[in-house]
Amino acid sequence: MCTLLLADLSQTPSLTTMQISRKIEIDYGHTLPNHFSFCNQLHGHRGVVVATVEGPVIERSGDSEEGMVMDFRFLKEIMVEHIHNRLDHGFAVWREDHEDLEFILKRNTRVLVTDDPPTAEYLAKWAFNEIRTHLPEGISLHNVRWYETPNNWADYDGQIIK
Ligand SMILES: Nc1nc2c(c(=O)[nH]1)N=C([C@H](O)[C@H](O)COP(=O)(O)OP(=O)(O)OP(=O)(O)O)CN2
Repeated sequence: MCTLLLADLSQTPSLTTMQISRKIEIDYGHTLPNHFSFCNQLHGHRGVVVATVEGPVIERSGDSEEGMVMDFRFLKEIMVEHIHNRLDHGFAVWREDHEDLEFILKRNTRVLVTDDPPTAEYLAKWAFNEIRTHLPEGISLHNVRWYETPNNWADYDGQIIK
């Protein structure tokens, strides 16, 4: 009985779904103007962003991506263009933080104006939405992890509570 079941499964064409992750690092400034402590200062972080994508392992014989969910290189290119190149050596500033926004816009050319305070949570969500729309067909974004410091991070998986 057991042998029969195994034999049947071996006839089924296999399509393996897996997750892969890519990490980039990014230097950025921000401030949380309402924070009770030093996070209300203009300050910077060496952020780390990890994107995890999911999809079937490509089986096309001879394809450059054979055996891969997608080439790490292409995932890196999306993250560099849409995250790193938008914020690296720039400043994330909340649109309601009028005093800092006015100063930063005069001072910096690379400014990410945010709809909410630029916490690790907000930036994880921002990065998720940026990366998601640029992935190839058939690949979905599982999660973005945004490390504000080596010890502090936020995860976003696209869930919205209505
Ligand atoms: N939930 C969140 N809490 C805090 C955030 C945030 O984005 N989400 N951000 C901050 C500050 O911006 C600050 O940079 C973090 O400072 P701190 O907690 O002092 O982090 P450290 O790296 O110094 O902590 P270590 O434990 O020494 O690594 C505050 N809170």
